Order: sequence, then C-alpha cells, then structure tokens
Amino acid sequence: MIVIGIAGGTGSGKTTVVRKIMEQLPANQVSIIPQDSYYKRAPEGVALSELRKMNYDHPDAFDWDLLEQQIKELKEGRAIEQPTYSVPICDRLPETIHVEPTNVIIIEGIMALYRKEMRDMMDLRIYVDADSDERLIRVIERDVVERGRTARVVMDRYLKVLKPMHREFIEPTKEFAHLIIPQGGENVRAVEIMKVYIEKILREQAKK
Ligand SMILES: Nc1ncnc2c1ncn2[C@@H]1O[C@H](COP(=O)(O)OP(=O)(O)O)[C@@H](O)[C@H]1O
Ligand SMILES: Nc1ccn([C@@H]2O[C@H](COP(=O)(O)O)[C@@H](O)[C@H]2O)c(=O)n1
Repeated sequence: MIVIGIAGGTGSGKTTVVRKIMEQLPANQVSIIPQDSYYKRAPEGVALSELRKMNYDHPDAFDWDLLEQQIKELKEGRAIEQPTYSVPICDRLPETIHVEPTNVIIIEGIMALYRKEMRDMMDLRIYVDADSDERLIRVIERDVVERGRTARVVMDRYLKVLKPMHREFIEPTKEFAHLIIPQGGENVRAVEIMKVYIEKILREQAKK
C-alpha cells in the first residue's frame, strides 16, 4: 500500500491532479480521502449566514482525530465509513461513504501536509502550486457558480481570511513536499511521473 498526500492552496488544482492520476490507474486500486470531508460539524443553533462567516482555512476547522484514525484504519487493511460534508450548508451530512482499503490511498486537501502525524503516514508528499491571483480567479468562478456566493463576498473573504491563512498555515507546508507541481491539473508531465512512480512502488510491493 502507498499513501500519497496532496496539499496546496484553494483553487491550486489539487482535485484536478487527483482526478488525472485516477484516470491513469485501475479504479479499484485507488481510494481518495478528501480533507474537505473532515471539516468539523457545525455548532448547533448557529444560523447559516453566521456559519458562512466562520474560518474554514484554519487547522482548528478540521476533525483531525477522525481523519488520522481513518487513515490508520485503511493502512491496517480495514474499511472505513468516510464522513461527507456539504460546503453550501457548512455542515456534515448524515450519509457516509464506505471506503475499502486499496493499494493506493490519496489524501487531498489544503492542509494535507500540516500535521506531522499525517506526514509520517505518507510515502509521497506533493504540493500543488499556483499563483495566488490565478487561484483567486478560480475561487471566484467556483464559489459564484457552484456555491451561490457573490463575487464581492468571495473577494472580501479572500483578503480577510483565505490569504492570511494561506500564508500562515498552507504555504509553509511546501517545505515538507517531495515534489512541487506547478500549473496543477494541466501539468501532464507531473501526472505522468507520479503514475510511473506509483506503479513502480506497487510492483515492488507485489513482489514481497
Ligand atoms: N493549471 C490550470 N490551469 C487552468 N485551470 C486550472 C488549472 N488547474 C486547475 N484548474 C481549474 O481551476 C479550478 C480549481 O481547480 P481544483 O482542482 O478544483 O482546485 P483545488 O482542488 O486545489 O481547490 C477548476 O475549475 C479547474 O478546472
Ligand atoms: N463550509 C466551507 C468549508 C470550506 N470552504 C472553503 O473550501 C476551501 C478548501 O477546499 P478546496 O477544495 O478549494 O481546497 C477552503 O479555502 C475553505 O475556505 C468554504 O468556503 N466553506
């Protein structure tokens, strides 16, 4: 089994990289752990308008215990019930996703490389890089189209929360990466290199 961590700022292209890697490998060999699924539950009785103002780019926003526990379970060969999270309602959903242990586990999220406990469980650590102005443009497009926010709200939130949190908690994790991928999802060569690396490890493990 190989555990890969893929970090990077919001809008950098992490999800796209994961999708492209999955397209290159047999589906039943890869399981994905999206860090977004491990946001904490919303505090009870708080209105949606207030929930939307909360800081989701701080380490305290995540349920690290559950995330790390479930990675350990998969590594030890046990299936998990992965939580699901809805960004529009800023809360965990009642449904879970049954995830079987596979040969390749990919943990993807803004703070995938933040905690040493998680980094130590990874065989390969990747940071997807993109200019902050390009990330901002992509986040505006996504949040307006998919999350029903106005461009003004997205820009204010970017300046007040996302940008300082990125500088403090996300960008510094680049130093823990074995590989830094510029131009995220469009970097065909990087995805190809990762595919070759993953296949090599899987072949070596199969021989043991
Ligand atoms: N290198 C790139 N050039 C142009 N657009 C990109 C690139 N990488 C990703 N995108 C687009 O940017 C948006 C955000 O990408 P996504 O992979 O969802 O980022 P993340 O998961 O890091 O938030 C998507 O619409 C995606 O198609
Ligand atoms: N309720 C929430 C939870 C998270 N976000 C934003 O999502 C971003 C992380 O996801 P990516 O797929 O873009 O890496 C993060 O920047 C959060 O601000 C949100 O808006 N609302």
